[in-house]
Amino acid sequence: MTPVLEAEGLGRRYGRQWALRDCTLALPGGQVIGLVGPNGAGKTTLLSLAVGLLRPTEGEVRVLGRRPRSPGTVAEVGFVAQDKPLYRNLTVAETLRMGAWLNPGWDAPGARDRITRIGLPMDQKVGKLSGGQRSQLALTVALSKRPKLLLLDEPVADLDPIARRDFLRTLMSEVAESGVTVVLSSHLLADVEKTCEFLVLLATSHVQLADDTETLLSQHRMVTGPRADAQSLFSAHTVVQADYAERQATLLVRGRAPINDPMWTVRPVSLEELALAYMSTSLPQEVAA
Ligand SMILES: Nc1ncnc2c1ncn2[C@@H]1O[C@H](COP(=O)(O)OP(=O)(O)OP(=O)(O)O)[C@@H](O)[C@H]1O
Repeated sequence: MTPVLEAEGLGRRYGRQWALRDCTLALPGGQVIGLVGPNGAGKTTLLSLAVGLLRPTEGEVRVLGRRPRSPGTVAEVGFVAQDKPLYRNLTVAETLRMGAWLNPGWDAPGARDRITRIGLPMDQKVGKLSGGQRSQLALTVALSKRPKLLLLDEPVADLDPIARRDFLRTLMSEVAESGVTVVLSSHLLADVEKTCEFLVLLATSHVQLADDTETLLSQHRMVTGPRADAQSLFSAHTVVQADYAERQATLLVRGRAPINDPMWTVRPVSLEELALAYMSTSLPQEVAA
């Protein structure tokens, strides 16, 4: 199956600083994909390259098997930028009419339905909506376009908890019903854990993880034991992160090699623990014996 988003050696530089580098990815279709990473990691840069708002400095990116902005791609890819750009002087109804006019596959009943459920007045000017209401409207427009690929840059950051839960549910049911692929960047790791089947983690402008979440979870374990014996784990396993208390060491270990020594307690990791560990930029220090 052709990946919905493919990057090969993709990089983008601003002046001398790389915002994204060596990005090679193949994202599968028909699921919600979480894009996470610390501030400045390159998430917006990657999404902007994918929709053709930015040109790569090196490498290439393809969406739905084509170059961004090639004929056909624009209609099939929806994008909601972090600042949710909308025309402030249009009313909600006019915004939906414009959506219908610009998008051949526009889902007019679905759009009206969502606006009614959210409780946005149709005659309200966009400029007079709250930040969260504007986000809701921008997301409605993006969904109603019925894209094959929907790229959302921090879509739920300013939604209240109920609106956030409802929106994420809507996304998951859209994926199940229409097969749309959603790539969503977020700092809310608990939401990503609940919603996403595939995770891309960027840190320091590089892809650190890109795989389905089940595989990632099965490849990692949290191991706790005496600090004085931690050295032995470093020699036999890949240690992603190490935390030390006075006598105890807690290590995030990658790989499936058995840890049989009974002095170590081994437990599965949560996606949130995994993401936090990979987001921290410093490499784990081997313990001084
Ligand atoms: N227009 C620009 N000019 C110069 N540098 C930029 C520009 N846009 C982004 N950058 C830099 O590129 C890097 C990546 O930025 P990007 O916005 O992609 O990060 P991000 O992961 O989306 O961050 P956040 O989580 O804070 O939104 C940062 O160091 C940022 O300062």
